[in-house]
Amino acid sequence: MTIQWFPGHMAKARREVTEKLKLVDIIFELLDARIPLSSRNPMIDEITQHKPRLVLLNKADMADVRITNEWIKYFAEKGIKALPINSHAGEGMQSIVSAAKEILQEKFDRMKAKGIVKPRAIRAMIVGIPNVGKSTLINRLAKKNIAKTGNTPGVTKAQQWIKVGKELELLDTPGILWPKFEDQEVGLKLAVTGAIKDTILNLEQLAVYSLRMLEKRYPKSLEERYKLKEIPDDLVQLYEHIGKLRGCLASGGLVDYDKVSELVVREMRSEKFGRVSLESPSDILIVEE
Ligand SMILES: Nc1nc2c(ncn2[C@@H]2O[C@H](COP(=O)(O)OP(=O)(O)OP(=O)(O)O)[C@@H](O)[C@H]2O)c(=O)[nH]1
Repeated sequence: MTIQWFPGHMAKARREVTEKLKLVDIIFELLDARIPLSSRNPMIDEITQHKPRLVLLNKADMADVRITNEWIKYFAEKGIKALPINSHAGEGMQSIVSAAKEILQEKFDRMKAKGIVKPRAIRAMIVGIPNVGKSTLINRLAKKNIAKTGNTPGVTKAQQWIKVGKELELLDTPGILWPKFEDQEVGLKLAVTGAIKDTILNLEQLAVYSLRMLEKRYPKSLEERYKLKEIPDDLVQLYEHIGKLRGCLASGGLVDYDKVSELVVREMRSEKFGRVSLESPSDILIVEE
């Protein structure tokens, strides 16, 4: 889905999320495990205010396990529980329910003690930027348990709740929020991971960024994939090498640089370099220092 995030659309998205927040006990903030900061909405704290939150690092199957663990620690230090999940394969689904229960335990105990409500299922909603995997996760959790609950006070449209076992109910429509795209590097990361498909950034820019990223973070993968003894400093040399190796040639046998760019971006998006994380908490520390 392509969304043009003009100020009017942002305000509408914010309003919709704020409205739905009233219906739930907890927010599941879905992030891309490869870029947990870049795939975050810049105003998420402000928008969700004091609602309890569980961070779900989706697409963890494509991310570097070691760095994902660093992110879990990073969030824990900020008092936020984060879980790695793979919505595509349905991994980590049960831990979502137990983590939500744990986060809300105190609140539910207090409510019970006061006799305010009968014990009921936890109500949650998923929030995230486009393409982070919201629908995939909802479908995974839903199985066949979509239940219509009729009108809910305060909302004009009837909300559908999806029952996830006995203990969790999930709003069937996620909250879609915008990414932090005014920062160019964030835009590159979103495009390289495929979060932004039709991008204004050109392919060559994406390919160069991917190659530099791999050189910095995963040099072995880059060397192995393109049979390099060492990674040349000169980008032209690197392009020539990849082009010749992989037959990205134009008429006359010259290397076609556009084809090389296309190849690199395609391979980056389809995990040909293995599990790759494009940012880690230590990057932030460096910036802060
Ligand atoms: N490898 C992998 N792919 C995933 C995972 N979750 C989702 N995907 C893929 O990511 C792409 C986007 O998933 P969607 O569920 O459509 O994302 P969305 O957030 O609902 O997107 P919008 O409707 O644009 O807001 C799809 O191709 C999914 O198959 C995951 O955990 N691992």
